[in-house]
Amino acid sequence: MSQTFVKEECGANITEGKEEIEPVKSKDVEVKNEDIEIKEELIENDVSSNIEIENMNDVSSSSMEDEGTIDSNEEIEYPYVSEIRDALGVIENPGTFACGGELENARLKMIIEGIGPIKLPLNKKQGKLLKKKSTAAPFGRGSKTIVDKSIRNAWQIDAKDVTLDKAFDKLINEKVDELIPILMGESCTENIQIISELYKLVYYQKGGHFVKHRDTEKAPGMFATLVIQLPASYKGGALTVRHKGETKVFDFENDYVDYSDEELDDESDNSDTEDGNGDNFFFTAFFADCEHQLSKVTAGHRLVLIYNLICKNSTLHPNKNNIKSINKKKFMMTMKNSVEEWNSDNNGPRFLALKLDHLYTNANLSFQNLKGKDKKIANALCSCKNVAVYLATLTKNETLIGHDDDPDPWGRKPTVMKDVEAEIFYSLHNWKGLDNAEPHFDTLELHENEMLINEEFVFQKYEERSESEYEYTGNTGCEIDYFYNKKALVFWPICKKIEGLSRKRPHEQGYHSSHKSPPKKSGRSRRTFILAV
Ligand SMILES: O=C(O)CCC(=O)C(=O)O
Ligand SMILES: [Fe+2]
Repeated sequence: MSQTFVKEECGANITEGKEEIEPVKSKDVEVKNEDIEIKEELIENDVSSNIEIENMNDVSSSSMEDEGTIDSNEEIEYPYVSEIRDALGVIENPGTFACGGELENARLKMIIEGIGPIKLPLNKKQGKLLKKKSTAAPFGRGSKTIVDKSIRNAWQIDAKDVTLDKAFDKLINEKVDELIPILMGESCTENIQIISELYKLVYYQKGGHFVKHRDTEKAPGMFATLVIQLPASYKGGALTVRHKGETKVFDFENDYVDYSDEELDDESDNSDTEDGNGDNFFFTAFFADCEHQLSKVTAGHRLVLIYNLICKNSTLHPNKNNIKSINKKKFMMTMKNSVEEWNSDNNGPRFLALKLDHLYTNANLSFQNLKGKDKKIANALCSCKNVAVYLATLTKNETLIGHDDDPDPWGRKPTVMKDVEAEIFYSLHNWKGLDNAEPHFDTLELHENEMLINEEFVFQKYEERSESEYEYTGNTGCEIDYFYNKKALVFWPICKKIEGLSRKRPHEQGYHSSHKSPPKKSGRSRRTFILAV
């Protein structure tokens, strides 16, 4: 029997080979604004939308050195804010972001369209047939779908061409039922209905790998990926999954018995004999937004079925009575009193925002789709009658302010920005309510005293910003609605009237920013971008 080896380590940082993408440094940013990969433009320009930027070397900003500090003003700590922070702080992650092990008692009869039945453990001859039938597996970069073996070296067959026997399907369904409470935490799975959908059969030969990436959500409600490793003999090929500085390695090197790897590529060798090893099935399940990578298969071959795990229960609400792991009475009392105090304080924060642990796409952001600790905290907040709770997209914005020596009032020639300064600020938009409605709240700037846990808001350093633009996604590029980005739980005393946070008709929407604009001088250009966060 093969040994299951699951290694957990904290804070490991795996960077190898080609995956180390050279980030575009600020000084490398080309002068043409089209050359900067920017998701969206937010605010108007003073002079012209046609601006070139010069002297990015000269960019100077306090926020470059210290991203976490938005304002140099001394922070005032309101007692009720620290009480709320402490009350929510004891809530623990009820589940885990990834789990794996041997899939016991598994047997599989698999038929591939155009090949026929596949004998397991996979032998060399059938490996070759699989490769012939498959196509090179692509990956996504932003909205583009690309094939590049240095990023992903694998072969894939579409689910429609793969038939699995009924008993195996049943075994997978049972395994999924077992895995969900492990991933989500027991207390978060009430009324939840998860289905698994076979997505691809993926075949790796020697050299096969996939650099770090996140899996795209390929269907509404998709939240996790399940990898079922089929019996085949190989070396290397460990799957590493990361979340919030924690790393788990699933290394299921399957009883590899050394045989010449050249044999796999040797066209004349068509032996149909069992390799006599790699008898076991293994599984790994992880939240799709977690960064993961497959290290190189160094010998033999690896064969996996990839499933999408999809939450089908669209009526699920955070269970308001579901605060089992915390002292409910104490929590409710603290929240009641602190929120009352907050409500009667006209100078305190308008609302409090808590950055979510997981990343979510705009398409799938809802209370129902929250994962792990995010769901647990939402449950707790929703159990408090005196708070309004919403979800929102959290965006890091950058305003570039520079001199425009020779403004062209007609906007015919590109404006050249000189002596550019950058300012960073954060905003909340794309609001989602508990009833899954999308209230037409304004885009609001998030002030430092409104971030419940300040350090959580430290985003990547300015210099590293462009690295996120190179993030890869599994299989295909996706539409902007399916890009992962940072989200926040935002709450406030239910009776508090907050400018910008009342239900409105879409045309009444606006942008509320107290972001300090420099005095308008002639020749002063100002441009705000939403950075990829
Ligand atoms: O082969 C594996 O174990 C996982 C591959 C993967 O991450 C993917 O196909 O998106
Ligand atoms: Fe993946």
